[in-house]
Amino acid sequence: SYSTLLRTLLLSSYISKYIPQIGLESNTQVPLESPLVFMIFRRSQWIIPRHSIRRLCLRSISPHPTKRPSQPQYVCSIDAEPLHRYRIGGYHPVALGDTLKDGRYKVLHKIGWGGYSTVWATRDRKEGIYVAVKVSVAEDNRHMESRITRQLTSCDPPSSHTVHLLDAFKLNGPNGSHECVVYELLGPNVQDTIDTHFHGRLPGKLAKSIAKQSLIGLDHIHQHGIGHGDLHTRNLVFTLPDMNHVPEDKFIEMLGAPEIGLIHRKDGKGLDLEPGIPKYLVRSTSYQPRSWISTPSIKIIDFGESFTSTESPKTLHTPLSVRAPEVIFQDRIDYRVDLWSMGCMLFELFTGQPPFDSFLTTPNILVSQMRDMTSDDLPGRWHCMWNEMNAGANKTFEPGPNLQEWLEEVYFDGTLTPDLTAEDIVRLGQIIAKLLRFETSTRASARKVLDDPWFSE
Ligand SMILES: Nc1ncnc2c1ncn2[C@@H]1O[C@H](COP(=O)(O)OP(=O)(O)OP(=O)(O)O)[C@@H](O)[C@H]1O
Repeated sequence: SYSTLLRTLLLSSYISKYIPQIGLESNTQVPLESPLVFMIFRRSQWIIPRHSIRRLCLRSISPHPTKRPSQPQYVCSIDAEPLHRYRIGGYHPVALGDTLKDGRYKVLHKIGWGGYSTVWATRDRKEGIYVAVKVSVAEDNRHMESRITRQLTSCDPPSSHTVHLLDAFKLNGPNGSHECVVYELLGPNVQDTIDTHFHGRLPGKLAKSIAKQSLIGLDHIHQHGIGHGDLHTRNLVFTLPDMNHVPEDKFIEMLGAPEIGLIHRKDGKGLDLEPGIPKYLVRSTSYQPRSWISTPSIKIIDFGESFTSTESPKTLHTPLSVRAPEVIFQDRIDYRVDLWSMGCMLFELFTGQPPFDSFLTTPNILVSQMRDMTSDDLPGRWHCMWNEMNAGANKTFEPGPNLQEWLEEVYFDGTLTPDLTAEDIVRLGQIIAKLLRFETSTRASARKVLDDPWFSE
């Protein structure tokens, strides 16, 4: 599992390296949940390649799919969606050149995948345009996305910063019945762009522009009584210039020739695959060249966890690093979970890393970080659960930095050259502090944050 892999990585590379430095014997046994481990990791400034950790942490894997009895194990050399999720209730096996919805959408390239879907660049042969088709896992609860994006797309005027829905249909396959949503074709997500093109963090001006646009998009979503529920930097996507006039072969060339890896059985029976397993995986396009960055425009995508004010969910699968505390404390959830996530996302857009650790963390460590960072009191109704979380935990844990200290440390003390001033970082800290509040009623709205003069400077 991811956690075993990450624990092993941590054990081998960090503990041995740091234990002597803090004056302990090199064979000291340290429990993985210990604040010491947390401190070592936090101070280590992400020595493990950050993007690989973040990729693992930012994808919520649905717990639902059913395993076929005695399903053989498969391997593939391409880094893409997890193969074991090609099973009943999981992903649909899509191949390049397939046509969907009675021949209307022709699959040309892969543009992404998530815990709940694979996403494909296709040609809409009826309209003569390129579109993105998101093929969801075959679960019954995937219908909210098209409902909510239809509502957002049909409002007048539609938002320039939320993805536009074009069509929706069902696809029946060997793994079940899949909701498919057809969207305007967008470009790379912000997270992948930081990893691929910016070596760690965005230039300040670009970060500010993306922050402002995502706040406008979020305000629009909230004005329509909708909570997004899964706001993070992989769900902010750059728009692309219009490519509809470009012929198919040229279009594929622009996305980069698809790289595929054949799938093999681990038991030595070669390519004898079960139904429901694709013949190959396709690596997602890495979008060369980077023309979209000169006039950056972004949109919010992925409404798979979204909800309306009348249908509050019991829980959310937002990545831990941006998950609102009321979700952790199983309190009432409403659209204001997005304001917390927005606070975390603003921190990450400017510094390149989220304010809270999402990996090798436990709920009590995460909540401790939230308390240090927000300098806010936990609401009384959470105290009982907080005490339960802490039962048996090591109480000698030193308090961590507050939000402003951590923001400045991450921004100025790393290896990257700062291009924002100390004054900018103070103003940014003040804005984030208005969002990272435990009581939802005290969080600033997206509109209020946007009104801060710093966004117009
Ligand atoms: N309209 C689009 N145009 C271009 N790329 C897209 C589009 N929609 C999604 N993508 C890409 O596909 C990836 C996965 O999409 P999405 O986040 O909607 O899937 P998911 O299965 O709901 O993911 P998660 O695990 O985050 O819930 C995105 O990070 C993005 O890079």
